Order: sequence, then C-alpha cells, then structure tokens
Amino acid sequence: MRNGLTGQGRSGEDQAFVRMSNLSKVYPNGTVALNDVNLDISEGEFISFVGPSGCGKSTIFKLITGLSGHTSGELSILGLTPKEARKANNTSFVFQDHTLLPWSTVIDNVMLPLSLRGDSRKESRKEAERVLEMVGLRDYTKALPRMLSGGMKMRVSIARALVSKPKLLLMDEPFAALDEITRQSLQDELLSIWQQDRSMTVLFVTHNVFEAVFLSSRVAVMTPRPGKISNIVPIDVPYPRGEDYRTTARFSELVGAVSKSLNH
Ligand SMILES: Nc1ncnc2c1ncn2[C@@H]1O[C@H](COP(=O)(O)OP(=O)(O)OP(=O)(O)O)[C@@H](O)[C@H]1O
Repeated sequence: MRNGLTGQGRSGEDQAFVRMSNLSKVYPNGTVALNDVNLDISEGEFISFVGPSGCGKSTIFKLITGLSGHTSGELSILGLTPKEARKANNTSFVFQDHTLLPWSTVIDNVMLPLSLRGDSRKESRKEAERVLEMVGLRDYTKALPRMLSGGMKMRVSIARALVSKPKLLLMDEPFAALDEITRQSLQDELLSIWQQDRSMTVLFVTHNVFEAVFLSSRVAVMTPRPGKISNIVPIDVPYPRGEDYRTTARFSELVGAVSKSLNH
C-alpha cells in the first residue's frame, strides 16, 4: 500500500479502493473547503478522519457520494467516478441523525434500501432479520422508532446501512449524540461486525480521538480550513480488537500521537 499522503508515483495500475489526488473543493460562495487532498484507501481498510470543525471532513463524504462535485483534482472509487459508483449502488451511509421513518416499524426501516431496489419482500425480510440480529435488535422488529432509546435507533440505522451488504460504508459522526457508555458499546459492536468480514471498507468521521484510535487501521488528521491531510497515523494494533485494547499502554500512546498531530 502506498503511504497515501503524497499521491506521487501513480502508475495507474495499483488500484486503490478510494483514490483522492490533489482533490480540491471550492463552494460557489468562494469557501475553499478542501485544498489538495491526497489519499489512497485500500479495500477493507477502516480509516477515520479527525480534524477541527469546518476542516472539510463532511465535504469529503459529499464528494465521494457524488452529492457535490469536486472543483479540481481526481476522485475515484474502484476506478469509477463518484456518479458511476453511486449507480453501482454499493455504498451505504450512517449519520449522527438516525433518519428513521417514524411511522415505520424497525424491520420496515431496515428493509427500506432493499424494497427501494425492488428485492422481494420475503428476501428483504430475511436479510433485515439477519442484520438486526447482528446489532442485537432481533426482538424489536415490530417496534416503532419512538419506542427506542438513542443507542437503539443508531443500531437500527447501522442495520439499515448493512442490509444491502455495501462495499463502502461512510459514517459521519454516527455516535456523537450518544452518552459515553452507549458510545463505547456501539464502537465495540461496530468493530465486531466489521471484523467478521473485513471486505467492507469503512470511512469514519469523528471528533473523538479515542474513538478513532479504537476503531481504525489508520487515522487521517486534517488541518483547519482549507482542509488538507496533514498526517496519517497508522494504528498498528492487529484486529480483532476487543474492549481491553482501550486500557493498554499502546492505546494511550496512539491517542497521544493523534492528539499531538491535531495540535500542530
Ligand atoms: N454548501 C456549502 N456552501 C458553502 N460553504 C460550505 C457548504 N458546505 C460546507 N461549507 C463550508 O465548508 C467548510 C467545510 O465544511 P464541512 O462540513 O465539510 O466541515 P467538517 O469538517 O465536516 O465540519 P464539522 O466537523 O463541524 O462537521 C466549512 O467552512 C463550511 O462552512
């Protein structure tokens, strides 16, 4: 894997899963949100983006999903443009706001992506039950969102993102609104789900350095606006990682290294 920072030495043959080369974004009002971002992400990586508010973390996601176009540079997802990748339909999202349909049951919410693409109800239901089991909500299929706690709603949201078996999962501060205990248990669950089948590539935005170091194989540290990647910290602790990892000396060292990078 290339170090992913410089973007130099591109041969075109070593295909990254996500490739950003000199990627820049200027919004129509003149705000320079990203300036020359260079990063290669390999298939099956779990990479977090940390940085000060407004440094362009969410903008990277908007560009990857094709919701917004980049101004210059290159962005490809397995060799496809963001718009082509969107049509290929193998990307899912989880946001801080769970965005569940309030009038639909848990199972209907989770089945939604499959129903929208025309899968049979029977097959969709089976898949939805499978992912609800993974997030520990198999017994809540008939509940309405308002009956659930914040953590449970987030679990439903994660289940809905996983139901279509995405190759790429984009998570934008998914646990930011949760209390610390719920947040840590969701981090444990997310990691345990991802560790079962490491083929899914996860891009995760967070303000929380502990969360980034716990989950990720690399942490991309961004500068204040206009956003650039100032450092990539490899998290050289093998998976599977369990909750004990949080109490190790290596975990503290890595949190220190990322925090130091953020303050430079
Ligand atoms: N549609 C838009 N038009 C103009 N400026 C925008 C637009 N969207 C975002 N910005 C600006 O671009 C910069 C980067 O925004 P972005 O939301 O990507 O940052 P962020 O790092 O995700 O922030 P936060 O951590 O606060 O969520 C900010 O200064 C923001 O105000």
